[in-house]
Amino acid sequence: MEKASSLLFAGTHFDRKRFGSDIARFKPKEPRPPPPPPPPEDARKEEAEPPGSPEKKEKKRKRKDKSSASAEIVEGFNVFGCSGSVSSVRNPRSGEADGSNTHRKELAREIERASILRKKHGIHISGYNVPAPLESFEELSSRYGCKSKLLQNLSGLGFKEPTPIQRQAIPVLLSRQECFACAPTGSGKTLAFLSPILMKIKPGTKDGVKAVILCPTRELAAQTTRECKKLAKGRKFYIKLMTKDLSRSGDFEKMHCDILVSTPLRLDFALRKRKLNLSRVEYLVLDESDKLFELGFVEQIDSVVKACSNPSIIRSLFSATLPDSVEELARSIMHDAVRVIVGRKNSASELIKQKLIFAGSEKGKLLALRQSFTESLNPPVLVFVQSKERAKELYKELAFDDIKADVIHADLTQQQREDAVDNFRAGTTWVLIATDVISRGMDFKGINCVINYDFPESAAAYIHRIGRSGRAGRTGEAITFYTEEDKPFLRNIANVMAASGCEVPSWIMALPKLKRKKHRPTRDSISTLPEDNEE
Ligand SMILES: Nc1ncnc2c1ncn2[C@@H]1O[C@H](COP(=O)(O)OP(=O)(O)OP(=O)(O)O)[C@@H](O)[C@H]1O
Repeated sequence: MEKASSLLFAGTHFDRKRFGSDIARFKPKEPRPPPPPPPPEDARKEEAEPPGSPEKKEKKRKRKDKSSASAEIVEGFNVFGCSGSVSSVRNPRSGEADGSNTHRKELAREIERASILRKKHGIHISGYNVPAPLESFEELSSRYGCKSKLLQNLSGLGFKEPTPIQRQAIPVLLSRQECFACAPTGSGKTLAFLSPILMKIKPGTKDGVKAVILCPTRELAAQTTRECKKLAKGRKFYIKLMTKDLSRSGDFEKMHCDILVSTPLRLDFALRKRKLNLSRVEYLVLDESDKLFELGFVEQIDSVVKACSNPSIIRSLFSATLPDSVEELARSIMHDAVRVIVGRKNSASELIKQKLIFAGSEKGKLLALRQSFTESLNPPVLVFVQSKERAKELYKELAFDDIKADVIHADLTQQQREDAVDNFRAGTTWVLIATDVISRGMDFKGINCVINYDFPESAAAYIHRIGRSGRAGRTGEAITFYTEEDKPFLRNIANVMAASGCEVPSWIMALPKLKRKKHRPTRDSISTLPEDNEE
């Protein structure tokens, strides 16, 4: 991770002369200057919300009110490297002459309202000047002057009220603050980063890309582009997906593009070979950020971060899993970012009923899968295996059965991958066998069950895989097979299960903690043929 950190850090280069004043803002140990005079609802400082009793918080708040009587000093802490003393941070309005009691009382009431709303929706924040969460989508218009088209589109999509991550992350990004957001799978993070972009950037100005969204897979990039187009319906945004053809032969100087959605590999390629100019980008989103910060991606991410050289760019990181190492790394590229966590960090959606099944051996797993399909096949079902070879093997086995199964993995052509996803979405395919290529971000409506045929390689992989079900308020089921070989790694998964309220046998919780987090064993091939026939 150290290598990654230095690379990413090295990726931010500015024209020092031209942007001297901006560079001064980015110097370590100095807080970012307060945002421009905020509208009333933005003009408050929020305190971090560690778990604690309401009484304690009430006392703390009262103490705070008392101590802030003259200067409206507000507590808070900044997870991203701002070393300014909390007590020296003042509300922008503190210098105002009135200092009236009414004004202070109103401010205190606003803070309390925001706090209650956050508590109700399990929102935890840290950072300075964190705006109040949204009570409704209508506030996008009353507080932020949102165009009616977006509201119409939200309503057309059937979205009646914001999800918790949308309530908090949208106002943060609209206040031009960087944001690090972690919320459960299927909780609407996509809309949380798309709406501020659609509200803040001007459509169709023809002077370059204004927003870049990076996703770890092509499927997710395509899905995000589709979602973005749905939300932008009726407005003249140029929204582009970076396809292979576009990255290889696009004429970016002539192309109109406001919002660009891409995988890191394709965007990096276009930057190097096609002279794509990203210097006017105002919003950079790293979706599934922990995946993007893994070493395989880091050089490409670095190149994108470097190319997005606009000093007032707003970067945001979104994911359902947020390892400490990624938080640390993020600190090196973000400025006074607000951290928004919904629920418990790194936990699975509570809407998913999770089960562990001991299958003994590889053959046992195939029998168990067939048995579960015979007893009750409730499509659509997503089955995860650990490699493309195993995906092909399992597909061959199930092809003999009377099940409408299909397979998706990295060896297929782009068209085959798209067809597999489309057929599954349309219900033509009942069972989709997949590698982790679709474990992140993919939003298939109403998946009833996720089966981890092969034990996931980490707790994060588990959370994302099972998160393909139990989305947008619906319930789902997740079954994880394990063999003798997987037993030592059970506890990692069991911890996630227990944290989301599932029952876990006590012997699993008593297993020793393992230092090694990744588990990807060599497994016997998937076949029901008797062993002596296998040659
Ligand atoms: N406010 C809302 N009300 C109802 N449904 C919503 C709302 N916002 C988003 N959704 C729906 O919720 C589903 C999940 O949203 P999304 O794909 O953004 O989840 P996510 O948090 O990004 O999940 P993941 O971590 O798996 O990427 C989508 O089908 C989306 O249309």
